[in-house]
Amino acid sequence: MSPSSRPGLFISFEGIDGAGKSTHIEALAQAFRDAGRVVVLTREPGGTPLAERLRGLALNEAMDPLTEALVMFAARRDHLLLVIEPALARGDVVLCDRFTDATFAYQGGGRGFDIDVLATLERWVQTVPAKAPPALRQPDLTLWFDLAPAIAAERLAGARLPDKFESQPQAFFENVAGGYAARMAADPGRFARIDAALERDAVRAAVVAAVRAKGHLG
Ligand SMILES: Nc1ncnc2c1ncn2[C@@H]1O[C@H](COP(=O)(O)OP(=O)(O)O)[C@@H](O)[C@H]1O
Ligand SMILES: Cc1cn([C@H]2C[C@H](O)[C@@H](COP(=O)(O)OP(=O)(O)O)O2)c(=O)[nH]c1=O
Repeated sequence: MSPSSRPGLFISFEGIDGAGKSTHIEALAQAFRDAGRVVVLTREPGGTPLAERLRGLALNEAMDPLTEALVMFAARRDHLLLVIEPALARGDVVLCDRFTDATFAYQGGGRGFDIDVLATLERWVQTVPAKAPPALRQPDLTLWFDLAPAIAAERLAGARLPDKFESQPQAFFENVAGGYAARMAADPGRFARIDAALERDAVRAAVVAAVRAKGHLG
């Protein structure tokens, strides 16, 4: 099968800040390239000029939880229509640093915002005409980098200047982690939990093993 006739593949990377997503996304991209796949590396909020501008607002401006959720989903809609759907239609592999599980974890778990409202927004934003019949777009696989907030905080200390979310107290991230656990419990077949407390090489191996276990990467 030629690369272009393969179906697209959508993998999201999730976890609290400092869990190691950015460290490992490029290694997985290279593994797919080595397997002959075209890879689109992208992130949320962001991934398009408009969504990157919305990211700047979301990460730096104070706003109420509904406004924050709407900004995240507005960025997501633009990103989905302009980048993710076209890439999947071409048969590319899309590796996305965060997607909707982050909204359920941060705005739902962290901020305590209404999960039912988030589920309604999810349905509006991710029902895409490219699917026939139009259906909800979700990642084919979500890699959840699970790490205790205290370890994530240690790793982040001194690594970079904290943004609005990264400067939240540890209790916030306990709630975010609870949000991720709830999402995984609701759709276990889509998720692979990665023990992000392991050292780097072991995490990299666990990521590749999880992708292989789902039937990707040969
Ligand atoms: N397995 C690991 N063990 C120790 N430190 C790690 C590990 N993975 C990543 N790091 C370091 O932890 C910090 C946060 O990692 P990063 O990939 O930026 O997390 P995220 O993208 O999930 O916020 C970085 O300084 C990174 O070098
Ligand atoms: C996608 C998304 C991210 N976020 C937050 C989580 C992160 O703290 C922040 C940006 O994510 P991230 O790109 O992981 O930050 P960094 O580049 O600093 O590693 O946005 C939400 O609160 N809701 C969302 O829906």
